Amino acid sequence: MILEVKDLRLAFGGVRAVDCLSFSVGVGEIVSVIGPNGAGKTSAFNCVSGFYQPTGGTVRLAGEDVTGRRPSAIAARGLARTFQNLRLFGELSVLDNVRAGTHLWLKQRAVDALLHTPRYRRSEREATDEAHKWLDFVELRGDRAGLVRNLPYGEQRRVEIARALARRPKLLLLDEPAAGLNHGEKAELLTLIRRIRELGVAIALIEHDMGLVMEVSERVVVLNFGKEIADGRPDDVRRNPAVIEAYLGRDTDDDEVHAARTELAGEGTQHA
Ligand SMILES: Nc1ncnc2c1ncn2[C@@H]1O[C@H](COP(=O)(O)OP(=O)(O)OP(=O)(O)O)[C@@H](O)[C@H]1O
Repeated sequence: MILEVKDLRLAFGGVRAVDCLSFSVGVGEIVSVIGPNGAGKTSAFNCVSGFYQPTGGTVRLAGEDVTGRRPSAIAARGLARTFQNLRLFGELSVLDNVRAGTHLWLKQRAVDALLHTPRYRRSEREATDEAHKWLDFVELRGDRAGLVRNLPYGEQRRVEIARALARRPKLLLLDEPAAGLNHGEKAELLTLIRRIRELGVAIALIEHDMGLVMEVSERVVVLNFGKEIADGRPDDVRRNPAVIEAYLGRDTDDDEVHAARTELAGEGTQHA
């Protein structure tokens, strides 16, 4: 297992955002974490990646207990993530955003940087080559020298994935990577996620687009009110009455949840 989450708990005052959650992600596996709005998905990811201190439970990454460690320490042990709302450096170029990902493993000494030694220039070239490699990998179409904030939204999402890959992770957490993408871009994302897995990188995915989730995942973990209500193969999960009820039982205006309901309820009753 690359990720083992056991009895994870996170409370905000009286709200149990994550309530005794246990799940795992195997080496090279694609696991989706789904659930209605407010189910605790992002809170769980934030605990796993060190952005929140869990109230209880353990997180093990590649066999090592990383519970409550700082995000940088967890990243150094092989975890990279993207965010629901993009967190790129808007005032930096596309290329520099991805180069930033390489600094996790690139060994640079301050004295070399200060004196611009040949060793420093070599490592800078290495960072640039690596950044281009990952921008090629995600098939970025836009201008790499221009400011990242000038790229269309879908392209910015690719840059964020390229930056995460430049960290050379063992596990990649993707938080709603399809949000805001059009139909064609979603299809490309699906292919990209599979190609990332082919590199041997395990993927944990939070996603509301049920079509994408069911297509790409080997396993789906379902949360509702912070608790796990299902963990299984996509076909089993979509037919699970507790899962359908979790989506149907909510009153919401959210279009994505309506779409998820249609997908789950329609397919679920068809196969039941
Ligand atoms: N910083 C916070 N302070 C207080 N409560 C929070 C905070 N973050 C999340 N919560 C609460 O914790 C619960 C879980 O929220 P979370 O954002 O993890 O859910 P989610 O499943 O990721 O939802 P969505 O699909 O809408 O992104 C919700 O009740 C939410 O209101």
